[in-house]
Amino acid sequence: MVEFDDTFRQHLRELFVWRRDVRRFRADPLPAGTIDRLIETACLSPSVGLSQPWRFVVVEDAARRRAVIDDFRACNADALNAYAGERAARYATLKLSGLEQAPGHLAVFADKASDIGHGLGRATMPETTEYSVVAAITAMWLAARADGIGLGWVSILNPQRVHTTLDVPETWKFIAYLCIGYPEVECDQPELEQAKWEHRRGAEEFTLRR
Ligand SMILES: Cc1cc2c(cc1C)N(C[C@H](O)[C@H](O)[C@H](O)COP(=O)(O)O)c1[nH]c(=O)[nH]c(=O)c1N2
Repeated sequence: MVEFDDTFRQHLRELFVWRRDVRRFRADPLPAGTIDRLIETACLSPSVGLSQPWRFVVVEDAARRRAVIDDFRACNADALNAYAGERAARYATLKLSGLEQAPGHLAVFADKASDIGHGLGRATMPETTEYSVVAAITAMWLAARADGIGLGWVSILNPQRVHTTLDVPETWKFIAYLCIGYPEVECDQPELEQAKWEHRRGAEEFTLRR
């Protein structure tokens, strides 16, 4: 039996408050085994039917990393073109990935064809496979922060191109591309809030009672 005391709970709350999506990384490399340890922690996450549908690809090859960076550049240019006026000007100032600086690149997929878990919980809601993978990423995000490591989620990518670049099985669905490294700064406020793109709203705004 493990007991968690008030001090732990307070620290855990601080972990939630200080977890950030990080796009600005220091150049220092990650100690050997860091990404593998984060993956191990992620694998403790809940998953539909205990299916553990997460699949991780540690992207080390320079040419593949370059291809992902080029894809981000192209997708980000398209995204900018979809805005107009003041919103476009503001979007253009945002830094939306740390792909160039991050020492660690990790792609995360959901295996839609795995029969681990024997389909339990997925018949009515097949999308729970993807939900399980996102739950694992969240755990990894928090575990990284507890070690002083920053994680940045990049979704401004073309999933099909990522798939081809990383040469993974057809049945794997692309979920996330993560940049991992030591953050340049620590902050308790989202970077998009600092940049006045959007602000964090309180729980009451998202909660209905019936
Ligand atoms: C599914 C998904 C996808 C993305 C993100 C997050 C999630 C959950 N976020 C990070 C996002 O902008 C960030 O979480 C919010 O701005 C809140 O900031 P904190 O995470 O609290 O620092 C993100 N950030 C970014 O700079 N480029 C991106 O492509 C994405 N994509």
